[in-house]
Amino acid sequence: MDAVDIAPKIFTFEELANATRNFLGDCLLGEGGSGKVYKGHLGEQVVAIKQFHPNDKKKFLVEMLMLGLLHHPNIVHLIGYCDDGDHHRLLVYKYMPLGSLKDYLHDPSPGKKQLDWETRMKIALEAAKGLEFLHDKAQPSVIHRKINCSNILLDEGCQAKLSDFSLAKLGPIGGKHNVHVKFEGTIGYSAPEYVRTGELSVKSDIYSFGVVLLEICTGKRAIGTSTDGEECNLVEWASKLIKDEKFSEMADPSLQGHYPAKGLQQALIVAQMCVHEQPTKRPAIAEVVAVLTRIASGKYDSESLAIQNST
Ligand SMILES: Nc1ncnc2c1ncn2[C@@H]1O[C@H](COP(=O)(O)OP(=O)(O)OP(=O)(O)O)[C@@H](O)[C@H]1O
Repeated sequence: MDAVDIAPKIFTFEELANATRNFLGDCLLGEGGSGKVYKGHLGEQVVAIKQFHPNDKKKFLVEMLMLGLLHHPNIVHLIGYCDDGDHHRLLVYKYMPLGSLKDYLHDPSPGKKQLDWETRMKIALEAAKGLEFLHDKAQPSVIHRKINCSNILLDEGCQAKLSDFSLAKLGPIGGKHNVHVKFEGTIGYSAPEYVRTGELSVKSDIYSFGVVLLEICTGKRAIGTSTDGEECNLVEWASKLIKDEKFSEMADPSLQGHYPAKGLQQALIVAQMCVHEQPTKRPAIAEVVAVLTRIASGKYDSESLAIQNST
């Protein structure tokens, strides 16, 4: 793909209204905090079009600028945008035919195939590679701020792509490790120091990634409801069971026991390191990618958890 192909195109509102049959309810793919997302057709190309709420100008601009600059196989591709001044702000993305990881783990439609263990680890690894690009390869680094399973989209072959960059922030520069911002994350996924004081760093994304990895292994929601109606926090539940080494009790029942015990154990331990209370004790994303690469390829040697000793 050359630079001309990846540069976002400018669309008129009429082109995007035509593409979605005037934003017909039948074309609606989902609705998030900043607007509705529709499936559309631009000539032969199938696209997803997000229509931002009129008062979300900043989120629109942040996402447009970030995705205009960030190109990676594990980051959703921005095809173009429409900004006609005051009213219409829309982003056009490559359509992800398999929807989001959340659809698979928590809201499977009838007939949707359950994800097997190998596919779950492939998705976890690819999402981690997208995050590694943001944290370690982008200059300056980018903090995503909204890593959760509805923002991990799945392309053909379950290739994972990070999406929703509306809150993304350029990482600290000048040797600093964190910045202070207003809390605007997702409850259940946000790091405790970010919720408490607005302290944000790449390690806030690592915490959120750890919660996603717990969801991938257990099939449980970040914040769920237990049978007696009590609110159940996945991180707290997992911490107790991991401490007692009750790994097999944590496996998603929909895996029906089809997972490698060692692989599950190591994935859960990595997730547990990511959700460490203290940000400095959480692993760097490159370490997470290295361990998940070994787990995804079925190699469970002692090196796999070398990062455990550094915490
Ligand atoms: N490129 C895409 N291809 C296919 N479906 C998409 C695409 N982008 C978004 N969607 C669908 O639209 C839904 C809404 O997306 P959006 O990013 O606006 O919100 P969200 O992540 O679900 O919620 P929030 O913005 O509150 O975090 C997604 O969950 C997904 O199902």
